[in-house]
Amino acid sequence: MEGGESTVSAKELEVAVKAVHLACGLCERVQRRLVSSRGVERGGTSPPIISSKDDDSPVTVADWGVQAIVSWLLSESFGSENVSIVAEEDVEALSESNSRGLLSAVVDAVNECLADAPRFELPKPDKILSDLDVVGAIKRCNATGGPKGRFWVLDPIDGTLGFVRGNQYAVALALMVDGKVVLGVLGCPNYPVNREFLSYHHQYYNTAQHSSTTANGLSEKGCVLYATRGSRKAWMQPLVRGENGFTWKGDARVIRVSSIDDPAMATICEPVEKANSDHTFTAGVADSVGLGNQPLRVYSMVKYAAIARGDAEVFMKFSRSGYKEKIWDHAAGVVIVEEAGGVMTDAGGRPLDFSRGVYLEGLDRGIIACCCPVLHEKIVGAVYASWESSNL
Ligand SMILES: Nc1ncnc2c1ncn2[C@@H]1O[C@H](COP(=O)(O)O)[C@@H](OP(=O)(O)O)[C@H]1O
Ligand SMILES: [Mg+2]
Repeated sequence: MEGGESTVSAKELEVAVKAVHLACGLCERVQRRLVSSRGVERGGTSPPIISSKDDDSPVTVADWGVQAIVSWLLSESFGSENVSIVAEEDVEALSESNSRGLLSAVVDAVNECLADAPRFELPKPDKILSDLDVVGAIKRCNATGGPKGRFWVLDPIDGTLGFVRGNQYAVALALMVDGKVVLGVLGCPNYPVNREFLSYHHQYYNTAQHSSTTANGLSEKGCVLYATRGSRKAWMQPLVRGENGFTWKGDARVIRVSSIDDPAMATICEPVEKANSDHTFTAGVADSVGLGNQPLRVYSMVKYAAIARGDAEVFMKFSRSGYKEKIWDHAAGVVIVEEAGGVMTDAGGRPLDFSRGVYLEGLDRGIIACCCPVLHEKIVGAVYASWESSNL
């Protein structure tokens, strides 16, 4: 496969990219059911798809399903004793006595998805996985990160809110070695392959609905991006939809950040949810450096895909004070953005530190990613200048 380099083995790269492709298939099936069965479910006829976590954020059959298949595939491919995974979901809610329906929906989704594994030259279970197998695979993702060793970092569905709204979301898998992210893979099943399909000035879900398939079978939406540390290249593969779900073509093309360094021509992208990033503050920063365009608001790490691919020039995220960013929300994105030629730091201009457990400890105020050092320096300077007068 294209894009490998020494810290990451060719097999690690291949399994990671293919596992994310396969996972995108699971997500797409669940999202379709979710969107089409809305309303019917209240009558109690469909299996449950969504639950909620302690913080009231949603978690779905697809979050657990993706975590289970990625964990199972990595263990099968490399041996479970060699695989450590830090991942977002735990099994508590799934193991409650009133969650039988949810668990069986997860197990069904996992088995249906793994049946497609041979199409990607990935291992397939000899027999249908049981509830215990699936719960075991999810539970095995219990690593806690840190400065030493080799471990995977997985956000099975980043942007679950976008996912349940039929909108953008990402499957994000990264590999870390001794505290550094060395491989990032981002699956973006609803992200248009061609930038002509992007509509900057409209609500983003408009693009999620544009999903026709062309005569050569290439869908206009859906891609997997990946990069290995030090390769100075990032790659994109379109998701190819066949009759029975995604098929593997392996075609990848190099992607590159935008060459725009004039703020007047630049577009910022940021979270859709005001609760996740202060839109007023970012608008003030954008204004003070003379950024001319409307912001592109997108759920999930698809924003990093947008920067890496040159669809937007600046990413900013400023969470409310007290919120601690988690490594799985940024690990895959950072290596893809940087290898595509971008710059990514905290608001003080320092590299993000992935080596201190599950949180990005020591993060200075917020996260900034830019296509070039010129814009990055201007944004960091503008944040510095406007911080004191902000309420953050
Ligand atoms: N109060 C908060 N402030 C900042 N980020 C938050 C947040 N609550 C949740 N998030 C994170 O923001 C992610 C979604 O990003 P975005 O807002 O860019 O779409 C969530 O990922 P999950 O959907 O995987 O939980 C979650 O990790
Ligand atoms: Mg997330």
